[in-house]
Amino acid sequence: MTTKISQVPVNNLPSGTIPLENQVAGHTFQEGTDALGMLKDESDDIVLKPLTKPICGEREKSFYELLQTTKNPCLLALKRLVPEYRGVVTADVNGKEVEFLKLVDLTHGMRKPCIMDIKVGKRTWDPLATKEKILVEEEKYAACKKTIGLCIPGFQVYDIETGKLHRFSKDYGKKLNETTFRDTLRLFLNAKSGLCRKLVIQILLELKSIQKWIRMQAYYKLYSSSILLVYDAEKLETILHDNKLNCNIGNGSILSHADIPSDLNTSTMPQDLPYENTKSWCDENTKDYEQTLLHPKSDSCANKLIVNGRTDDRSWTHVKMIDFAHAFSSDDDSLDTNYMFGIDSLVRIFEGFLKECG
Ligand SMILES: Nc1ncnc2c1ncn2[C@@H]1O[C@H](COP(=O)(O)OP(=O)(O)OP(=O)(O)O)[C@@H](O)[C@H]1O
Ligand SMILES: O=P(O)(O)O[C@@H]1[C@H](O)[C@H](O)[C@@H](OP(=O)(O)O)[C@H](OP(=O)(O)O)[C@H]1O
Repeated sequence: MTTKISQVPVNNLPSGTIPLENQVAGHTFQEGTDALGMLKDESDDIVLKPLTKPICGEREKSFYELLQTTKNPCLLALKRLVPEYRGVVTADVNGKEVEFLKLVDLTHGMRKPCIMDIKVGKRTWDPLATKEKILVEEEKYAACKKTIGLCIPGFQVYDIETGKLHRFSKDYGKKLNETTFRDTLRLFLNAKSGLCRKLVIQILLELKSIQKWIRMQAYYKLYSSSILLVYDAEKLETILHDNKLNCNIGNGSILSHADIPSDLNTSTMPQDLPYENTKSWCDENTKDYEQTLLHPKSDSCANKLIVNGRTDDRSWTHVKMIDFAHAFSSDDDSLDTNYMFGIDSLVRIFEGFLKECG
């Protein structure tokens, strides 16, 4: 079932950089061609994304540049949901001048990074796409995209039982349907013996922030953009191990029923109010999850760990929006219903997981 994502050794890269070993999707180095993939700065917490296609590259660069300088509250809220941008660098690759975006590496400091790229939206082609491109895009990942507005072009996971790294390419993702998509998320979350409630909540909190932002903005339509889920399997192992020791329950990842948030219903969220009007409502809504995470109601296993002050470090999980090569400024005030459909599905799936954790 595991498919290998080839890592092609490349000569003549900018000094101090190597191909990003942990790249799970997107354009990669191809042997015998000029195709470029992501690079890693060996001495820094930075990944370098080549701006290979002129129009897409310029669009993505403008997107990050705007977030650097904006004072607009809605765009500042977006800035918190994307990897930190550190400008651009131009380098010579195999004799060609290439510009790269410098982005903070979301896996930095992780010993066993588990990474999943989830592309959001039923429609993954932008308004400038040719008929041919539309046809190709409509055919790919069709079962998943049509039903839940999501697809998985790649992921990797360290199995916490064996310690082995498993990598899955787009060929795997293209075979998924709604049910197997969910199963794949479980596989990614190392849920063989049950879902880890803390992991599910941390991811859900971040997904809710993205959902909240997309529901209140009319600045962008994001086509073919992804959400990157990242966590450190080594930290997950420690948490599950501590749970066992503290609670002496056979399965460390299964926690008490008592502290599932009472309001898991996102359907009450206002659909199309402007930013100012939705802000406080959204903050309230997110607070429920925050409270549940930080102050569970019951004397559950999670409580004990949190009281001991050992699990409130959230830096072992990251959820960020990435890939803005097809981020189009809205020319009207309409919402990005395409992205909304996908993120709503993802939030719903994780809310289902959270219910299961009880
Ligand atoms: N900030 C980051 N930190 C760590 N890894 C990253 C980061 N940004 C991107 N990646 C890795 O690079 C991959 C590709 O990123 P991205 O989607 O931006 O590239 P792309 O070539 O434009 O993709 P596509 O082919 O979908 O257009 C991601 O799946 C992830 O593995
Ligand atoms: O998931 P797959 O099958 O790898 O499909 C690719 C994916 O849709 C990329 O987003 C797209 O790059 P763009 O976002 O730049 O369009 C790329 O187009 P490309 O082959 O024209 O580079 C596709 O091949």
